[in-house]
Amino acid sequence: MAGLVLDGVTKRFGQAAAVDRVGLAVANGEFLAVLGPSGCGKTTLLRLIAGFEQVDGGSITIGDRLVSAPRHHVPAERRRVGIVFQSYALWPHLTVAGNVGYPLTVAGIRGQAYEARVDAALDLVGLAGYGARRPAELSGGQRQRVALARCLVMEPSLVLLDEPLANLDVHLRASMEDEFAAFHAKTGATMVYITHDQAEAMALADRIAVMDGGRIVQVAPPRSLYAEPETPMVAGFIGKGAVVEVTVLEVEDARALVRIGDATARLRCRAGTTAGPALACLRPEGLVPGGEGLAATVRRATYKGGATSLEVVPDALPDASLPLLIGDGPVPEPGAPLRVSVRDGWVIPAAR
Ligand SMILES: Nc1ncnc2c1ncn2[C@@H]1O[C@H](COP(=O)(O)OP(=O)(O)OP(=O)(O)O)[C@@H](O)[C@H]1O
Repeated sequence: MAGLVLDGVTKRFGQAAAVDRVGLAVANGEFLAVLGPSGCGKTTLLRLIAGFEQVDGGSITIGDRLVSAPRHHVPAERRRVGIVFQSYALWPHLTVAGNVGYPLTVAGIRGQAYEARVDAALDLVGLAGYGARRPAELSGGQRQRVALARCLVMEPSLVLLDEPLANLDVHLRASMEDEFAAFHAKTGATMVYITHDQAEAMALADRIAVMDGGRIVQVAPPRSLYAEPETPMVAGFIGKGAVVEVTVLEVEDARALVRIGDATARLRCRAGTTAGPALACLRPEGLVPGGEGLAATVRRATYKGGATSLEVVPDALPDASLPLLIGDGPVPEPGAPLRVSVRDGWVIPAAR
């Protein structure tokens, strides 16, 4: 059974479509991250799934239940969807247990069933024994776990997370990432996780949907998104790949022989790639200094601890900037000439 299906979902604010014909199928129990730059429509998409906004076109199905379509709108409180926001939205005057149990109270659940479900939810997020505290007596990470427990206490089949770690410091974020992963494994709930932080999306998600301008441009597991971006936007956004103009000379066995500036290289490509102008995605792992490679000039060298990151500009492609990583040893100065061998790269399919 599908956990969540979106079909042609569109939401307009005035003339502009904040979400534009989005189609997406999230499997039951899957952890999907929605990743994209500011203003691309992530929050609007989440609000449509939650039921806080009505669709202008298309449909949303949760489990086997149609919840959104034009002239058909199941209200948010009847969707059995759990939501965790970046501002934890806890009641300061209630205890931790009172916050977690709040949705149960609203639903009229009391007595032993209430106690048991609150205890189980607190246990699940590692806060057993914290029930009597107030939110002000907790750390940021603990507060976020209370928000998580409060969402889980209703046993939602779908959990929506809107940048839940955005307010935490870097170290806490890393440990909360582990907790989210463990939490997902324990509950088996379908999760849709909105973020603009690609490292977070990569660490957590089974698949990542990249959004741009209200549309979903690619949905894929983190590794294939990184290795085989479908569009120049995805290539540049994920892992900051360099996007450069190339000419495909010939294709054999999903390998394209391409001309890049004054050099040639064999790059990975999709079956069906044909000869002619194209764009390619190059990453530091596929570029090495030296050899018979591309003539280039060093623009910048930045020490990264253990390695130096170089930005080099191919002489034949003055608008391009290639990222290189070099280990110990002499570091070329900005302005120095450097040959760059292209060992790996990807011909971007949609660029043709
Ligand atoms: N209530 C609204 N009225 C008018 N325009 C809106 C409304 N909500 C969102 N928008 C517009 O819709 C577009 C998408 O906004 P949205 O908040 O979904 O983006 P986002 O990807 O979540 O951005 P961020 O990462 O900055 O939160 C933006 O251009 C925004 O200005």
